[in-house]
Amino acid sequence: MHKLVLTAEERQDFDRVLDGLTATADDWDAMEAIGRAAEAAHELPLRLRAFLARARAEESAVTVVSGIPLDPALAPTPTGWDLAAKTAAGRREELALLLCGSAMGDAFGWASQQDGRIVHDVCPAPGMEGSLTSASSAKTLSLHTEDVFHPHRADYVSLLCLRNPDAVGTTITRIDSLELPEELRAILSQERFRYYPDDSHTGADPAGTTGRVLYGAERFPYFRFDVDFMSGEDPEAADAITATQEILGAAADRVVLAPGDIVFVDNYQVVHGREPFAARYDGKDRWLKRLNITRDIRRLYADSGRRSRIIGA
Ligand SMILES: O=C(O)CCC(=O)C(=O)O
Ligand SMILES: [Fe+2]
Repeated sequence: MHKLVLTAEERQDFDRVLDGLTATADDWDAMEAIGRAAEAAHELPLRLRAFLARARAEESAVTVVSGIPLDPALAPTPTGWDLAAKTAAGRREELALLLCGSAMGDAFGWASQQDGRIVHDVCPAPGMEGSLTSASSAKTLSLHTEDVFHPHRADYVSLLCLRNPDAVGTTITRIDSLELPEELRAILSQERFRYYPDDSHTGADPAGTTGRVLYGAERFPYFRFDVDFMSGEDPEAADAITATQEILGAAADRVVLAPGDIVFVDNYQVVHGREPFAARYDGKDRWLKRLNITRDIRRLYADSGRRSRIIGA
């Protein structure tokens, strides 16, 4: 894991860049904010910019920046992303994530997820405790590739922590930490798997897509996996999923995000999940902002035939 902790002076500088951005943001327009954030990112502390540039160039699997300044008057944790959207809760923090995210790539969203928003809220919602979405709490979120079903899934899932009072862990397993038996590796490298949209997507094609688990360079493999939203196309492939899930679980590490931490999870090299926790709905619950980042938005424009950052809009 690559980690940078901002100094007090760097935090102040970061805050000033944020002040400049928020001062001009009366009417929120996420697309316009992406552009302004990308421009303002050049005013961020040099050490931070260099750190993110290196993380991107070296394809760092897990990258953490600590000490992002949060608004001392941060709103209470909303009881669902829809409420956060309505009340603009944590807007300043969304800009902080867009600022850092622009150094790693291009922000995008999904028409089928959180109403096409660019920056998502990850907070527990009443009635969703046992769901297989980020709004859950009581249930373990199993290790997964974000949006595993889609060819344009993110290169990085980035999370900015606003609150995490019970030190709930985000679980991660890196592909390069695994010792996969050769036979299993061979099966995972074949197009014998089907991937489905997860429950956070409403209205996406339920038929899903087929593909391999392991792909890319043999010596620097990428992978995609989500035990809850994939199936084997034949019994041997199904067994391979079960075996892989066991290996992934046994190798899992945890990152406990503290307020002001951003983690960039490389969605090609790392699966992530979350430990269960008790939601209290008292305004102090765990709360993250989430941003999907692709390394080149034009791959999406070229394939969709539309110049839109929102997939499926
Ligand atoms: O809450 C977390 O730590 C991760 C949740 C998650 O999987 C996500 O937001 O994509
Ligand atoms: Fe996720």
